[in-house]
Amino acid sequence: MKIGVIGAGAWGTALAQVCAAGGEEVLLWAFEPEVVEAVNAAHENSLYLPGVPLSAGVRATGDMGALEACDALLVVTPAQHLRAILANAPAGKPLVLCSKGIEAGTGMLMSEAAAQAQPGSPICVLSGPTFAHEVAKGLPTAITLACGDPALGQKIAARIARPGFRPYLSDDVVGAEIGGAVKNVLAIGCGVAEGAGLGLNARASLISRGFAEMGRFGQARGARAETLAGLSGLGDLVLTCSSTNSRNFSLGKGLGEGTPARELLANRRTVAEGAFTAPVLRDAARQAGVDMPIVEAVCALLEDKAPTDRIVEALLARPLRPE
Ligand SMILES: NC(=O)C1=CN([C@@H]2O[C@H](COP(=O)(O)OP(=O)(O)OC[C@H]3O[C@@H](n4cnc5c(N)ncnc54)[C@H](O)[C@@H]3O)[C@@H](O)[C@H]2O)C=CC1
Ligand SMILES: O=C(CO)COP(=O)(O)O
Repeated sequence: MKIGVIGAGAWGTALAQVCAAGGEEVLLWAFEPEVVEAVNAAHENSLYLPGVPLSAGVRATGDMGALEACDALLVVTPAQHLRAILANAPAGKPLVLCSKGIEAGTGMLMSEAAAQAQPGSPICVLSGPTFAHEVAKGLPTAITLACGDPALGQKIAARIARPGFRPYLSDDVVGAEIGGAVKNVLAIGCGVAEGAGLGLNARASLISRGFAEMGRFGQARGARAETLAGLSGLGDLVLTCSSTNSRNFSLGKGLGEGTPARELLANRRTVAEGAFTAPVLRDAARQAGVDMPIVEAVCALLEDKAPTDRIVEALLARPLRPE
């Protein structure tokens, strides 16, 4: 099975490296011509994954048409660009969606946007606790591969698995997506707690009460509770909420230290998906009648509605309730 990867940021490049680890050829589509040049000439993505020598089998292209030669496509664009980029991809290929987010304007999950952009393509979702740099170095990683078609899921799992990269199969596509999208917003909240010096008790409370919010939203959208408790939900939540290696956590840390969101978000090259997903998630939750106070608080911080201490006070002053 020849793999193509759409999107050559840190994660797309790391996944291309995984898929080429057995000496196979992998075609990596990049948005920026300088990334195509760097990968092909120097075997390094110096823009997005510097310091990782890439296998000779990883070849970059800026030509979507070249992906016609592939049997399956990993889609690793920023969530808000997925629809537009996929619309130009070859039709009818199995798509493995690796982006984490909810689409602005439509409130759609990536699988829903992809199904509209490429109506004839079977869809899987690959999501879990996976910092790109660690995966690219071959450090042990487990991940959820969700697919409605078990035979296709097994074929793709067999193709991408490595001794240090272990996919677990699921048929809950929506559940796998919701975990990855919601945890990014909660990670911003945990970063705020770090930046504002609120302590580790606060972080643990945000993780577990945030997980309850993820569960309520997931239930409203048809996710299974055990998927949310697995790698793509709780696993990724714990990872992203506990390290400045996370772009979302770092963004929150900056907010907690008092830097306004617009300053933190201006001119950044890498993507902090939670900043885009937060308002979309808040609106979708309100529409579905799902209570998500931590997500609301993160939105208020991103929108510079009030100083951090006032927003934290308001979160703590909510009426007492059963757990
Ligand atoms: N980096 C990581 O460790 C992981 C990232 N992800 C997800 O993968 C997705 C991609 O993230 P990364 O690879 O980390 O990206 P990145 O932050 O390393 O790079 C930014 C990406 O945005 C693309 N881009 C910039 N402007 C664009 C435009 N106007 N149109 C289309 N594309 C544009 C760049 O080409 C590049 O691929 C995100 O949804 C992220 O949540 C998932 C798991 C791990
Ligand atoms: O999704 C990730 C790890 O699983 C990466 O997290 P960040 O996008 O916050 O860096």
